[in-house]
Amino acid sequence: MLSSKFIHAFTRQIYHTNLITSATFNVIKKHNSTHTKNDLVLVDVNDKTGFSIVTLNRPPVNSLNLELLSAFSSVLDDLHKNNSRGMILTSSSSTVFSAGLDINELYKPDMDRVRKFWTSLQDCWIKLYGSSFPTAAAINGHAPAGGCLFAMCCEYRVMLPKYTIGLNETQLGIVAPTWFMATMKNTIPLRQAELALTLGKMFKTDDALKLGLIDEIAENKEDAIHKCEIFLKKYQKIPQTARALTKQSYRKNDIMELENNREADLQLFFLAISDPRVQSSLGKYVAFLKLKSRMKPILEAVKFLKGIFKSKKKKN
Ligand SMILES: CCCCC/C=C\CCC/C=C/CC(=O)SCCNC(=O)CCNC(=O)[C@H](O)C(C)(C)COP(=O)(O)OP(=O)(O)OC[C@H]1O[C@@H](n2cnc3c(N)ncnc32)[C@H](O)[C@@H]1OP(=O)(O)O
Repeated sequence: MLSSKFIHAFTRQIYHTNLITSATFNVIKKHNSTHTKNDLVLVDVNDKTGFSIVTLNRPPVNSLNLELLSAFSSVLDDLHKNNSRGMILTSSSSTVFSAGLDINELYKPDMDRVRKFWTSLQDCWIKLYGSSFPTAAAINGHAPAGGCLFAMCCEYRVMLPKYTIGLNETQLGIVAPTWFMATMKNTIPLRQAELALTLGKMFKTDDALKLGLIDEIAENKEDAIHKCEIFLKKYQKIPQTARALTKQSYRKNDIMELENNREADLQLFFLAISDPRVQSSLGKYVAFLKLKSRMKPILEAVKFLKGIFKSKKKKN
């Protein structure tokens, strides 16, 4: 049963957005696209559909640091205030949707900054998962961990072939927070979620579709955005308040759980990242990522040479 407090709060929130004058919305419409500080998040509003394409833009891999999360959080506020008709979340990278949390925020952290960082991540999750406007993700690249989380917060996911998606935290020797788990439980069947979480499994696009972790596969980014638009358009015939309240009621327990325990969640996070074993795992992971990145030209050269040998063998 929904508590009357909850209904009242959300109804007020939704009525509030509906009653907002079109003045602020026009500002966005007029300019058609808005960029946040440092252009870490780009927003383009389609004049015809009213849908906003929100692009994560922190090269090379859209790892979520404090600045990117703060920018995303204020974009979500703007969309809410402007009574957005729908949001499509995507990435400016051609191969990565988001690499998840920036490991540098977690490894040997500055405690003041990491408090802001985690609080900002909580803000983004609450605002995205509980948004009154409909959301879809055009996953145009890999989406590990926090990248998968943001995609799962959306109501619909379209992904490009041959990439990977999943909550891989256990592979890094860390535990996904309960609200990460709750988001996965809301997306795929319970038993599959338990297996995926404990194994820290990353799914290839085809397998993600079979599992229901994504809803469709697209040929390219434009196609993915088009498919997201088709999904969002389905809501145009549904009364806005009924749709928003239904979504928020569905997700209410997960959201309230974090809303009511934000400080405890922060303390748990502090405890986890202060654990020397967690720091050691993170240190090794940072070193592995750096090594992998440096080895790339060598691996590509080996691949290239292998290709030449293969074609020579075929000719002979
Ligand atoms: C119950 C108690 C509560 C517990 C709380 C405890 C802990 C809290 C945290 C829990 C939650 C964590 C969620 C996360 O999101 S953790 C992050 C997990 N992310 C990953 O594992 C992804 C790692 N990255 C990759 O797999 C690949 O980079 C890729 C995304 C597949 C892209 O591959 P590719 O295109 O080949 O790019 P490179 O690998 O060469 O990377 C380029 C560049 O970017 C750096 N980098 C990559 N990922 C990250 C990252 N997540 N953070 C920071 N930096 C990253 C990489 O090091 C390269 O940099 P250099 O070129 O400078 O070496």
